[in-house]
Amino acid sequence: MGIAMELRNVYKSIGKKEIIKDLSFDIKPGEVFGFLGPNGAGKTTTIRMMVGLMKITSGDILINGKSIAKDYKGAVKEVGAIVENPEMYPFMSGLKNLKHYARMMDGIDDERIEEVIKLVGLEKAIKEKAGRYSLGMRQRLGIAQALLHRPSVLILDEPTNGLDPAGIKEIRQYIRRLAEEENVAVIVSSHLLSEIELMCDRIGIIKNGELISIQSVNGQEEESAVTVSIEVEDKSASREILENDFDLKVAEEGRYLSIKLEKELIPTIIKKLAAQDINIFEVNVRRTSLEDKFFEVIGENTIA
Ligand SMILES: Nc1ncnc2c1ncn2[C@@H]1O[C@H](COP(=O)(O)OP(=O)(O)OP(=O)(O)O)[C@@H](O)[C@H]1O
Repeated sequence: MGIAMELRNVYKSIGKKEIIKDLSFDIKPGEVFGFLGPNGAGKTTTIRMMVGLMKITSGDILINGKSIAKDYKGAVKEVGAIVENPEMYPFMSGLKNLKHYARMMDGIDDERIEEVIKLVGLEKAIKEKAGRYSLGMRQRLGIAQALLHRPSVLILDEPTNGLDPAGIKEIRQYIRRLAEEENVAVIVSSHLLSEIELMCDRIGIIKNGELISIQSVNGQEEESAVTVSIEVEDKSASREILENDFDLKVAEEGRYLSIKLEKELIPTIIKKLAAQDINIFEVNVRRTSLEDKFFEVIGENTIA
């Protein structure tokens, strides 16, 4: 199936400040990948390096196998992006805007223009002046423009910014559709989990320039971390075993001991407690949801 984009140990320093630290991950064709982090986490800086607008301090980014460091032109051709607000002439129709843009590139025929218009659902409005478009329609026209040259990777920096809930829903549907139909890898950045979780297959969480975690959105989590609450007769003896023998962090929540651990470890700790003659009354397992994970790594107060 291949890899659409690969980040290999990417670092970025500006002056003495290290803004991006050792970022490595892959994105597959047809996948929608969310890049999530609070303001100032380093999303825009990373995206600017992905599209070739900013030099990588060390490491490399490969786009459809082409290295930004070694084959800058080849690699950048594989990317379509809306990094700032899409450039649009308001006095020209959506269609004229696309045609104008297509003329500046090689090999884009009218058929392709029709195709991208359909992909973003602008058939009805395409002959209207772009200046009369809603923000959501402008975003979609921008996406159509970014897709014209059939990139392997489409990068959208905060595509839901400023959109109302209806606009967000619409963009979400089109992004999912075009990832599937064009088999393009889509990267969407956001500082709000709620705005992107429904459109992404996986989400990478970034904080202070570091990738903290990558999570699958639908079910299969990359990490099998769960939270287990156990009610035992002797809390302090149990706690000692869990902390000393298994090196686990244990929190007390009322009658329960709450432990975050890999799922595979559950039978082992239960057996161990039972072998030490500790009476166990209740065991509850809770998956660490994406939201829990996000709050845990980012901190609730910093995401707005
Ligand atoms: N030219 C620069 N010189 C010095 N520091 C910079 C420069 N550009 C960005 N930074 C710093 O790098 C960090 C990451 O910024 P960046 O814009 O990539 O974050 P972000 O996650 O995209 O946030 P936002 O959503 O607010 O754009 C911030 O702390 C910012 O202050």
